[in-house]
Amino acid sequence: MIDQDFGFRTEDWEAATVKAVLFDLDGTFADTAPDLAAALNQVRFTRNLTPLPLEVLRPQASHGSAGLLKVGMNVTPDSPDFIELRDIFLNHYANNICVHTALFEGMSDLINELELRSLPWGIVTNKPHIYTLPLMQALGYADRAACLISGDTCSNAKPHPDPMNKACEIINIAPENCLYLGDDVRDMQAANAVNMRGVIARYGYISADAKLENWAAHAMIDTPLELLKLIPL
Ligand SMILES: O=C(O)COP(=O)(O)O
Repeated sequence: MIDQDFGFRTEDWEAATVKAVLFDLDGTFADTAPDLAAALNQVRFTRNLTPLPLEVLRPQASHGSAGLLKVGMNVTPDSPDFIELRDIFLNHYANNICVHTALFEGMSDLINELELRSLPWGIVTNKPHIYTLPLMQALGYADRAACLISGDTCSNAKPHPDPMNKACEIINIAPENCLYLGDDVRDMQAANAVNMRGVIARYGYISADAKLENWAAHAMIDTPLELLKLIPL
């Protein structure tokens, strides 16, 4: 049976125990798009191009510097000036990592509730650790997270299962007892690869043409607090 509101399989759910929650960072835990867009627009500024609106850049914000440079500068890692443009982007981002970035509305209440229930939570992101750590510190959540797994913590990043396994190893909880909230298909692929239940954050950086029904997710939610409906007391 599929739950009409959330699309999860009720019989799976009834048999499951959630002991921890893991989050993707960009577009799931925090709304990083404004600062990522500012970094991209700084690149455009250096090339005498007008800024692009946030709405154009937002759907790419889960795809890191390469995704933003593709849509904002029409370059790929093979382009001759890619490295130079990426360095301008990353330099600006590193120096302005938490100017406009904030947790999505309801996320701090969700984290408070998880902690109240003694459920450990952590981050599994593809963001390199030199950005993940200062961002989580600036947001005030670095010390509260049970794990911070970045794109370069393991030799492989999502959708490879390594980061998910690493998170489970650190928090000492089996993947099948974790929920993973993310806003990209690779998040669901990584979760599924370790038998963890992936939940789509529909409020995240999802393109209008994304076929979420093909992402093989356990559930979809429209606000962070809806996740609590998947974690009965
Ligand atoms: O910076 C990236 O590559 C994306 O990061 P995410 O995995 O938190 O969406």
